[in-house]
Amino acid sequence: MRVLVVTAVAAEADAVVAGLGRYAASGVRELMGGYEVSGLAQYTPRPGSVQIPVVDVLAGGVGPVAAAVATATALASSPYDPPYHLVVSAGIGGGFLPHAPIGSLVVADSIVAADLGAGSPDGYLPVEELGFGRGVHRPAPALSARLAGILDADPRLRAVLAPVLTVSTVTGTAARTAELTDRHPRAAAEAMEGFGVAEAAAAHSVPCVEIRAISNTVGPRDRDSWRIGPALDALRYAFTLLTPVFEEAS
Ligand SMILES: O=C(O)c1cccc(C(=O)CC[C@H]2O[C@@H](n3cnc4c(=O)[nH]cnc43)[C@H](O)[C@@H]2O)c1
Repeated sequence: MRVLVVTAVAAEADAVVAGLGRYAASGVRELMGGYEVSGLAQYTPRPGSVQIPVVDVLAGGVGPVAAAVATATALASSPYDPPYHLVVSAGIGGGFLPHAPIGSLVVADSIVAADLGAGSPDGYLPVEELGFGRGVHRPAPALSARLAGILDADPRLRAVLAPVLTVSTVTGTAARTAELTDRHPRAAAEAMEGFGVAEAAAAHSVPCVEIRAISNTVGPRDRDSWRIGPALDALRYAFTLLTPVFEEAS
């Protein structure tokens, strides 16, 4: 199985590679020009597994556009058919309370473009109501549930399966938080890349999932309260647990 993990920044990619690296040597290699490739982890299969999963980890930049461009380029550059069997959008994110406190993990049951639409005197109009394409990707339910179940079963982690919002602007006011939670009451996290990664994956007919480790609470901006280190630790640890899924899907 070939898996492409797309993060925003190198620190997130390094955390993913460190988690995957438990299984085998990892090293840095160039995947393509122009994008920072943090690492390539190649696994030793568990006894009984027939295929060796290969996971490429790509730091594709911040925001949905950078993420979509990086993901689409990686998929188009792959010499294989299909280019990958699974794309994972991964990184830190903001958590909506009470669903996702700092240090917890959120696996997306839907990946929602939360600001792709139009404002109106009657409220926000999502892109579907405008008649232009889609604003939601729904990962394969069984796969997302399995990932969330594995993570939440570990005594060191807390994980939920819930919508993850993709925004171009980090939420920084109580009013914007209330607007988002009114529109998406089940949303547990917001981040800035998932929908872009999912759009690129869909264009190549590759399944996509999103996993976020919560570094901060969505609300009035308070950058000092962000706990990036613990979130990166949770992300790293999560990826030590997920390799059996990649192997089983081989
Ligand atoms: O400063 C650092 O050391 C550092 C290390 C790792 C990551 C970062 C980032 O700033 C990553 C930006 C990335 O994080 C996502 N994110 C995190 N919290 C939120 C949020 O509340 N709302 C939206 N996005 C959030 C987002 O996906 C960014 O791309 C810094």
